[in-house]
Amino acid sequence: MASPMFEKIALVGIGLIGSSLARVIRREGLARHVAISTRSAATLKRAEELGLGDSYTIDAGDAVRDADLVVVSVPVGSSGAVAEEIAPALKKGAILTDVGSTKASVIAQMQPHVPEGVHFIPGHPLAGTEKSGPDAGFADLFDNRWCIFTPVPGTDPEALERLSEFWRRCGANIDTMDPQHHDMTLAIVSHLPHIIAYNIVGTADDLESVTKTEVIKYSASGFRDFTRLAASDPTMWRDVCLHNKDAILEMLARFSEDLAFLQRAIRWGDGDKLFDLFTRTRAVRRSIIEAGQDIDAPDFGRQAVEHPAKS
Ligand SMILES: NC(=O)C1=CN([C@@H]2O[C@H](COP(=O)(O)OP(=O)(O)OC[C@H]3O[C@@H](n4cnc5c(N)ncnc54)[C@H](O)[C@@H]3O)[C@@H](O)[C@H]2O)C=CC1
Ligand SMILES: O=C(O)C(=O)Cc1ccc(O)cc1
Repeated sequence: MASPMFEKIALVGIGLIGSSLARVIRREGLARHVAISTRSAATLKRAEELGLGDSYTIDAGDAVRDADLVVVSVPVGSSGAVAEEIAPALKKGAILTDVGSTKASVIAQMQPHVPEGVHFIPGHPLAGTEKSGPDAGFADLFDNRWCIFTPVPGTDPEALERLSEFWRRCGANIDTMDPQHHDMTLAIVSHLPHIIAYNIVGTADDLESVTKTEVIKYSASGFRDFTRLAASDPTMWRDVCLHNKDAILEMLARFSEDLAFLQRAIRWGDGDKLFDLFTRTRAVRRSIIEAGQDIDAPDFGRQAVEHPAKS
């Protein structure tokens, strides 16, 4: 085995993201010791049964003691409490990072607890699925996906490069941006799609004229795609909504305006408007595929999806 990048990595939270990291760290030999901690005893036991790490503890402080890299992978609403809990045990010189889907709020929650001499570098791998828990993770989740860092002022460039190299070895490509820009961008490309999915599936579930049996029996693939997103973890997505409130409300306002435009075109039989919009949006999909950000990605539930380049 090539020499590991870190002597000890501590993973706090061992769900989809934490356990995917554990698996890729093991596969790539990135640490001599992986310490795992999570809040629930049942999840910790499962992580141990799966052999995800080298040591297991409910006490997050114990896990992070002596660790050179600490990755916090918990719902964003819990990041402040976790930072407070682990702060006294963090080693000087350690890198502390997270994987949360929102960044400004995570920084506001965690940074006040970060001790002098610890390198806090907020991060977000843009890779995931609708599944959660330690069984759901897999080692190639991050392959060819983006990991975005939103560094705080005064970040040590060497620590940033070390963390970047870690994520590259996990398979990811690196980008850096400021937290507000991250939150606005993710609001439209990730948070709104989930909210829209939760909403449409909720609407279908509330219908009286169409029975639940019909919704299940006749669900076309369009609706089925929404149900995949709408099956995502309720705790995680509640926290994302509460912790990226402003950006999500801004994007929802724009979305509602555009929906009203669409509604009006349908009401008045304005086929040209509909055709123009649908032509424009089709081009967006083509650009995504041409940019190589395509649908063979793990995010898409590993289902076979039509792929122009292969058909
Ligand atoms: N699921 C996804 O597709 C993606 C999720 N993320 C972010 O990654 C983070 C983790 O998400 P998942 O791994 O999907 O969630 P998950 O639900 O699969 O796992 C969460 C883990 O955190 C633990 N946990 C919860 N509260 C805790 C606390 N107070 N102290 C210690 N452990 C605690 C749980 O026991 C569990 O091990 C979230 O912040 C989410 O926004 C980022 C990219 C993709
Ligand atoms: O399952 C999907 O389609 C996703 O979009 C996964 C995902 C969820 C949250 C993130 O912050 C990043 C990726």
